[in-house]
Amino acid sequence: MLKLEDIIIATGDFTLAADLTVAPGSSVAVIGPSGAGKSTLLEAIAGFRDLRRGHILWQGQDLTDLPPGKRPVAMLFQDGNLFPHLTATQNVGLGLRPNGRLTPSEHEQVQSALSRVGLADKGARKPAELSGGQQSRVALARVLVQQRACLLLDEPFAALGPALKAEMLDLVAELVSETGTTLLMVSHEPEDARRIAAQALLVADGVAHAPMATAELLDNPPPALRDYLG
Ligand SMILES: Nc1ncnc2c1ncn2[C@@H]1O[C@H](COP(=O)(O)OP(=O)(O)OP(=O)(O)O)[C@@H](O)[C@H]1O
Repeated sequence: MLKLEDIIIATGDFTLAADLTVAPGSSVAVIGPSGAGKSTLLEAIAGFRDLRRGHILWQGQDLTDLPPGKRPVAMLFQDGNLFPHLTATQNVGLGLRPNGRLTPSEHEQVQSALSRVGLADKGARKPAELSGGQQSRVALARVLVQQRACLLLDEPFAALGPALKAEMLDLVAELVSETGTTLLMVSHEPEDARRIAAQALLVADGVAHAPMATAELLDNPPPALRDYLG
């Protein structure tokens, strides 16, 4: 279970409070108005933002003071962050070793992650030699190879067309259900939330609320969400 225990995240004059739990193995869409703090919430869970108050726990272990690399959490950012001068294989390898020097068994793990995202034969290509969808797959393979219990997606597929985005979301759903990974995914499109996440949590007015059934939240949105959904 991921537990945000009475936390307050503060950056500049922006603060976000949360007191909620996410069940292990569940998929939760993070929705809410622009600037409400969805990315901030994910960044705090991943360890890129300090808390002013409270604790973040995973299966009872307090993560609050652990650096990002020591948390059971992998995060995929909006732009994927691939290195242009490295091949797909090397980019994925960085998920395992920041210095890129892999053992033979780590090489196998990288190859298997590339296969799992459908890029078994594209490992030698650099990002510029791959399509947008294929680049997203490389970025996904890089977080997969880390085998973390919790995966955070901050709209990584926003730049893809609707069909490709749907394909990537289905792939993510398949992978997290295969591995029992807990997923939190920022989503600007209600349809994406419905597609991949049975639960959704609303971030609005300085609060990240407890997850609830996605359909229930979207079908009867509270005022802050109603204004945003239009
Ligand atoms: N480094 C920073 N310093 C000060 N304020 C910041 C910083 N980064 C973000 N903010 C503010 O924090 C608030 C939350 O930003 P955040 O990016 O988490 O929102 P969001 O819900 O993910 O938005 P969007 O849907 O537009 O991506 C915003 O009001 C933003 O202006």
